[in-house]
Amino acid sequence: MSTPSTQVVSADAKTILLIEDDEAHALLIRRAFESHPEGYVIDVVRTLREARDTLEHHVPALVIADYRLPDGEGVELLQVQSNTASVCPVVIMTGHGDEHLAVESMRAGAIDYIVKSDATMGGMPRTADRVLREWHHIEQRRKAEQALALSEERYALAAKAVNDGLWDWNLETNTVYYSPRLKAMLGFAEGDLDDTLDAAFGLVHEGDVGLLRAAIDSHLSGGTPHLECECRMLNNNDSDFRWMMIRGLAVRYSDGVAYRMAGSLTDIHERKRAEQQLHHDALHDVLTGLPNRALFMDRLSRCLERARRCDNYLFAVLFLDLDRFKVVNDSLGHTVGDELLKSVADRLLDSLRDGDTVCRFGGDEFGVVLDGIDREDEAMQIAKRIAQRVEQTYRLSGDEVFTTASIGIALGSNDADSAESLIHNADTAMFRAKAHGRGYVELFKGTMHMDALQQLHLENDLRRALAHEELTVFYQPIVSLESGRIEGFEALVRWQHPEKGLVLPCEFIPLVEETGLINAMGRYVLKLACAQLREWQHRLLLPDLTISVNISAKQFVESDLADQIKKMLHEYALKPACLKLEITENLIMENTEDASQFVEALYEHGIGLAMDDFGTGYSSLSYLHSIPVDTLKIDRSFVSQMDTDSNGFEIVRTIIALARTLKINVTAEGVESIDQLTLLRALQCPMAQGFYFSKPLDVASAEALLISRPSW
Ligand SMILES: Nc1nc2c(ncn2[C@@H]2O[C@@H]3COP(=O)(O)O[C@H]4[C@@H](O)[C@H](n5cnc6c(=O)[nH]c(N)nc65)O[C@@H]4COP(=O)(O)O[C@H]3[C@H]2O)c(=O)[nH]1
Repeated sequence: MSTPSTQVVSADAKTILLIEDDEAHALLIRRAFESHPEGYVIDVVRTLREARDTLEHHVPALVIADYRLPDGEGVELLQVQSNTASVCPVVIMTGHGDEHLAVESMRAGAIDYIVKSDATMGGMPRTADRVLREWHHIEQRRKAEQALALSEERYALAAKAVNDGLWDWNLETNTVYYSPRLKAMLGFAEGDLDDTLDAAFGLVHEGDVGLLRAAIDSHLSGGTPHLECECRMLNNNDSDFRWMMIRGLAVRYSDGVAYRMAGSLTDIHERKRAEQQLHHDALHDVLTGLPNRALFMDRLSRCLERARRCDNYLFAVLFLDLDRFKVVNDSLGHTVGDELLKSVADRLLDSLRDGDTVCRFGGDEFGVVLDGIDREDEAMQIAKRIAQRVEQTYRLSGDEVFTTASIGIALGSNDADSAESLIHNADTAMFRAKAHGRGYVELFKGTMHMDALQQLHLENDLRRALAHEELTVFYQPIVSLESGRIEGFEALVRWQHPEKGLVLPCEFIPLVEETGLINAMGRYVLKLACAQLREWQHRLLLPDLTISVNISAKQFVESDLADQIKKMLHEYALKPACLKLEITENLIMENTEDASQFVEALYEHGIGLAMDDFGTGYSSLSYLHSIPVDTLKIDRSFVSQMDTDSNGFEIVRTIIALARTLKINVTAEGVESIDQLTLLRALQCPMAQGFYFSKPLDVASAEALLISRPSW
């Protein structure tokens, strides 16, 4: 028989060629096939020669050959002319005692053998079925391997061109071929890497092992059309992990079971790094390297999801804004400003736990998510710790820089609605903290939004009030306890609201300060008060009548405040000693530098300075030596208690004694009863003010009171 590739041979799937010279045996086998459902035609020949002739023209489904034939041995069919077993399965039959021949036949390429007996010959159809199934299997595999060899050849060429490494895993022996290029890519010399799967898995980053195994399993089980997995693999040369792309394709039996998988290894490290950088840049702030708003929102959303799942899970959002950052930026330059932001970022990271997230929203605003806190006040404690850490001195480009942070806190639990609303709440609380001054921490409360809306209306109203001169001044007499006569007045602002009527300062002064309207309002009140004093001094012939005007801390921001006051005195031709400016002790303590410059300027000009609400603030008496205060105003809270509480009395007594020693004037505020007045007189308090004498009055009533020349 010549090779199938050179001879035209017709394949006959319904014919079985039986080579048997023993007629009885041939008959037995033929009969056995008669009832076979496939309806095989049994073509019987007696000699090797006949068999060869037949095979020249037909390829049967199966050849069954007796070992001993008249002109040779059945096994010769397998040995000559590049053998029959390559085109169809051959089963050899031997006699008893010839089993060794059967083994030889199998070695030569027979697919199976039987030792002749009635039973084995009668059971030949079953043997044929099994053998044909097996042959089909082998055929399939041969075809797949041929196709694979072809595509592998192509692939090897392509892989060489793109510099990939190749691998080929025999699932049956569980050995892997790694190409020299693949080994070189992983930093191994030719003989260095074992031919096992574990050898490669041992190089995969532990974080990616699970992923790779899952990808392989999924492809082997037919879940994915091919294997494709990106993972980090250790490079033997430099002990660094590099990103690799592993691709592969399984070769399967017809029943889908894979027996081999082969593929490539591509170095994708640079591409992956570039991708990671892009991804990082999209989610991080370039200056500080902290997560940006987008990433922050993502982390926050995860906390929200968790809160919805677990009842007891609590988290918090902090909104942090640096106070006076603009001053640093404007005075020391943007480079120092940037350094400050970076240092603040570092300190924030330092102050938090691993699971927490810090981000920069932009400018001098930062956000923090405190993941999983135990109690509400824990958020407050952490925020205060952060505020303290931020407050510590920074050494930047040779300068000592100071800053503080105002922090708003919004608590998140299972009833929090969205990430945006939590940030908004924390922002609202931060604004409230800022209104208190620098370095405050405030916890968000539901009423704050309402307050914010009301404040917005109020602010608009106030701007209109200033433009339409709805603000006015009331006057409350200040009485000399020695003479019992009015010495002067304190000017107290009022808002004559078109709908609400008379509005008291406590309702609008904080907002006026917050919005910066305080400067315009302060000038306006001062002008009205000076004009009124001038008029009363002249018309009522009271040249020594005084006026006290309140100055807010926020007015110090205007550096020319002292000059404005001097100009005003000049304009109304008033003696400087007739004007007293009332400031609070807190104001002095918080703005020491600005305050002392301002106070010095006033002092030089002979303008009096009264310390308002004395005893309620820092009560640090040391500044009384350094700041030229000429009047202490004892706070109403002490005066109101002095006739009922011995402590109150003691405090008032001590302040009066202290002032006397320091040669400073004293005014007792909030005198409401004759008893209080009597006690104050007994303590030789020089001046007093309060409802007992008169409430603050409009211009006409104050003038009427003056004209009546009351005496107490
Ligand atoms: N219960 C009681 N209260 C008494 C008594 N005697 C006086 N008062 C009230 O005590 C406040 C005294 O003014 P203050 O301590 O400077 O406290 C002032 C001052 O800090 C601020 N303020 C008022 N006018 C101005 C202003 O023109 N500019 C600035 N910056 N602040 C002002 O608003 C605060 C409150 O002012 P008012 O509501 O006018 O309240 C006034 C006055 O009406 C008394 O016997 N009993």
